[in-house]
Amino acid sequence: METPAAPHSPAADPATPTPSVASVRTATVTVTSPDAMRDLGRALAEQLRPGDLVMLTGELGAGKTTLTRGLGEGLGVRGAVTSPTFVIARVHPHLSGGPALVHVDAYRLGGGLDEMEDLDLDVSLPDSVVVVEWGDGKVEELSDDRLHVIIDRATGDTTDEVRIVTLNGIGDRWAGSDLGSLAA
Ligand SMILES: Nc1ncnc2c1ncn2[C@@H]1O[C@H](COP(=O)(O)OP(=O)(O)OP(=O)(O)O)[C@@H](O)[C@H]1O
Ligand SMILES: [Mg+2]
Repeated sequence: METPAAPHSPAADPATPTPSVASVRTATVTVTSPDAMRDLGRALAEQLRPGDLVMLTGELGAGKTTLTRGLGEGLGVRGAVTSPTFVIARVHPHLSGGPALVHVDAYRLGGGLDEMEDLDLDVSLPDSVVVVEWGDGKVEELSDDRLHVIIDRATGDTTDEVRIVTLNGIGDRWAGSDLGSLAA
C-alpha cells in the first residue's frame, strides 16, 4: 500500500497544499455489479485490523453478504462467506495468523451486546474483525469505534445492479483513515 507523502516532504509546494487523504473518514462508492461489490470488500479488508467492528446497513438483498464475502477473501480467512441466516454468527479463522472474521446476522439477536457475548463463539472479539448484518440499534455498544457501511439501491436504476455504498468511520479508530482511497 502506498504511504502518503509526509507534510514536510520537500516535493510538496507549500503554496499549493494538497488536501490530506489521511483525514478522510467518510466515502461514497458507486458499485455497479456483484463482482464490484466483492472487489470493494477486498479493498476494504486492507484497511481493517483486529478489533474492528463493521456494521452493514441495507435492505434485504442489498449486498451485505456479498461485500462480506470480499472482506473474507481480502482478509485471507478460511471458508466461503455465506449468509449466516440459520446461525447467528459464523467464525472464519484466519489462514495464517491474522484476525479471524466473525460474521454476524443480528436479525434474531434481540438484546444486542449481552446475547452476543453469550454466544460463546470460542474466539476473542478484540483479536477478530467483526462484521454485523442487521445490527443497527443492537451492536453499537460493542465498540466506541465502528465502520458503518450503508448500502442503498440506486433510485431509477434500470439494470438493478447499481448500489451506492456509504462508509462512515466513527470514533478515534477511523480519524486518520484513508477511506477516500476506496472511492477512487
Ligand atoms: N451491485 C451489487 N452488489 C451486490 N449484490 C448485487 C449487486 N447487484 C446485484 N446484486 C445481487 O443482489 C443479491 C445480494 O445478496 P446478498 O446476500 O449479498 O444481500 P444481503 O444484503 O446480505 O441480503 P440479506 O438482508 O438477505 O442478508 C445477490 O443476489 C447479488 O447477486
Ligand atoms: Mg446477508
